[in-house]
Amino acid sequence: MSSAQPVVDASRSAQGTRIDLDGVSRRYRVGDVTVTALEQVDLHVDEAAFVVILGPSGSGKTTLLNLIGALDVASEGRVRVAGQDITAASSTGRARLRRHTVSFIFQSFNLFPGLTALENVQFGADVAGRADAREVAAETLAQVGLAGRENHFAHQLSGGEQQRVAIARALATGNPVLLADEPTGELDFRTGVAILELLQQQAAAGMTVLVVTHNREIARVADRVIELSSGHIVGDGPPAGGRAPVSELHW
Ligand SMILES: Nc1ncnc2c1ncn2[C@@H]1O[C@H](COP(=O)(O)OP(=O)(O)OP(=O)(O)O)[C@@H](O)[C@H]1O
Repeated sequence: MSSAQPVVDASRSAQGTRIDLDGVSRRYRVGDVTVTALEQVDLHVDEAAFVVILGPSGSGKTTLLNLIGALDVASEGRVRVAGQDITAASSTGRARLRRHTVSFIFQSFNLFPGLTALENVQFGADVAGRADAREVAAETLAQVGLAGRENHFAHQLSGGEQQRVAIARALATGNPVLLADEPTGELDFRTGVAILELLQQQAAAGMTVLVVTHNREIARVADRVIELSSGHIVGDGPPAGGRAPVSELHW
């Protein structure tokens, strides 16, 4: 696998990749009950950072990621990504941000089963409107160590390989912000470590990478750890005991 190659399309990152949340709350109304998923959250993330969002189940991690990724809209407060105010944007503006600024990877990979690895990755480049989508897809697959697997379907790949395809699909967009929701949750330890290394390399190459997890061990390799509890930020700083190399992780 090649190491920290810049994959970000420079024309897309001209506005930087800062993330700013000011006084952000998200409430859901379910029947007569209001569920507060996030309450008055202030968060500022610099460019090219590897940030882990840690917290128990129900603490608001996925809600936070969805707000940053313009998949959801705050009930209160302001969310800005790469200089764009998502909260004030129209649905078209939010769709543009999803296409050209952020990309996602998920615990369950979410590959299209009827597409090959190459076609899955090309899909990412196509949605982002890259003219050279097929070439970008082939290059990105090679970058995540999957040259030679272009024509494999998801069911012909291991879990770790499928997650690599999902990462390649995200990277092939050329978008500067990568949002990952429990990306190692379904993987064994060794495979999970390799995926984390790959994500860390993207931050080293200039992306802003946010990884949601409830696995405290993963947080040890981050530049910064944001801890959530019941919708509030209760911790924010470097990992306790300092940043560890991925090779020191155990879980
Ligand atoms: N669409 C929704 N409607 C109602 N309540 C919701 C909705 N989405 C999230 N919630 C509630 O908001 C709170 C935060 O949920 P969220 O999924 O962000 O937590 P999480 O930390 O990601 O949890 P997990 O680790 O289990 O995925 C929970 O109480 C959840 O039930």
